[in-house]
Amino acid sequence: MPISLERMIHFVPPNIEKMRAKVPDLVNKVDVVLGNLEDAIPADAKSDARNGFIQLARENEFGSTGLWTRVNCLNSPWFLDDVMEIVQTVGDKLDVVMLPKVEGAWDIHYLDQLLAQLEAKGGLGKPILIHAILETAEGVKNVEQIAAASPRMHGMSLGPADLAASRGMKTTRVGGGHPDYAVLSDSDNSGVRTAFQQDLWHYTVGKMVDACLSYGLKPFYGPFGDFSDPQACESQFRNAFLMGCLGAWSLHPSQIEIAKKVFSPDPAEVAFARKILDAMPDGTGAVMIDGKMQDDATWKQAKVIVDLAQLVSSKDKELAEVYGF
Ligand SMILES: CC(C)(COP(=O)(O)OP(=O)(O)OC[C@H]1O[C@@H](n2cnc3c(N)ncnc32)[C@H](O)[C@@H]1OP(=O)(O)O)[C@@H](O)C(=O)NCCC(=O)NCCSC(=O)C[C@H](O)C(=O)O
Ligand SMILES: [Mg+2]
Repeated sequence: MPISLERMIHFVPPNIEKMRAKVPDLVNKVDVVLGNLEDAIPADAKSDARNGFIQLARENEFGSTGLWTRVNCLNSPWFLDDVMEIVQTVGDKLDVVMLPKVEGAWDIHYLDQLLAQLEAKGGLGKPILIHAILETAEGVKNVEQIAAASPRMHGMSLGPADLAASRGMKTTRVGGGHPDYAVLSDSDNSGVRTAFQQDLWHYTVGKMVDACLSYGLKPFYGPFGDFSDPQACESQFRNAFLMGCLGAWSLHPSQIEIAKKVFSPDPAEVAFARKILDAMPDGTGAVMIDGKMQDDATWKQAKVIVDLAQLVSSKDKELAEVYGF
């Protein structure tokens, strides 16, 4: 698995010329550029989107920025042409195929074999990876088998909008919380009761993170559709980050900085984590730092944070200075 920084997977609708023209600038701002061919692309613009993606892949150099595409789902009339045409034309530049509405290991097996055939036919030396979207009830039920389905598995993203529909949830949102999903405090003497809003996605994100980490894959939160509420977007992204996710989708330029802020570790946390590593050079024993006990397990947590800060620093020179690397 290549070690790459993927704090935000930035969605571009490649059928729109004006959006394609933004790619050279995006390459320097985001960690992953994704050409979206699936939902949000009108049915009569599917081949324009596919051709637009091939064009933007050909016309740009991506350097350390990832180039992904989200193809149409397996049971659509567009999937086969999406994969065949893209791999045969720009397969050498493509890092990851994001596959929507994955229901079980069989979906991954099919794409895995198709990619293998096309890679062999085209003489491609670098394997194209697969990223599954977890967005159906059946997919969530089968998440472990999906994670284990192929050595090409890069990771998974939560698709809260399709998952809500698949589960029959009574919402009309793309990710985020709902004011009615709350726990009511007990009544006190004055009769005042407070509703504490809960995270609708906690269970699924936890299940996805465990499945991914068990098989060496990367977990991601997906989209947050309310562009007018950057605070709620940041909060949803942060919950996912704290639970183990490495990034989220950005659908609008305003979400790029939010993802960058959230998925780059906090400088104060990095400084504290470095103190732990310095205090326990071989990672064993127990020491006290600022009144808090540290041992082998906190050393490992600290290592996760410092390793991530180092990875961020390799791309982001400003943050490298802040972290002191
Ligand atoms: C939703 C949008 C169509 C909104 O675009 P627009 O109306 O142009 O918004 P703004 O006027 O606010 O845009 C300001 C400028 O920014 C540019 N812009 C907008 N979006 C992007 C983008 N994604 N990348 C690059 N540049 C962008 C505009 O062109 C404006 O530029 P300028 O005129 O020069 O000032 C649009 O944001 C969009 O299409 N976003 C992607 C939507 C998408 O991909 N949706 C699908 C993913 S979510 C999903 O599928 C659900 C999931 O699967 C699940 O089940 O949960
Ligand atoms: Mg979806």
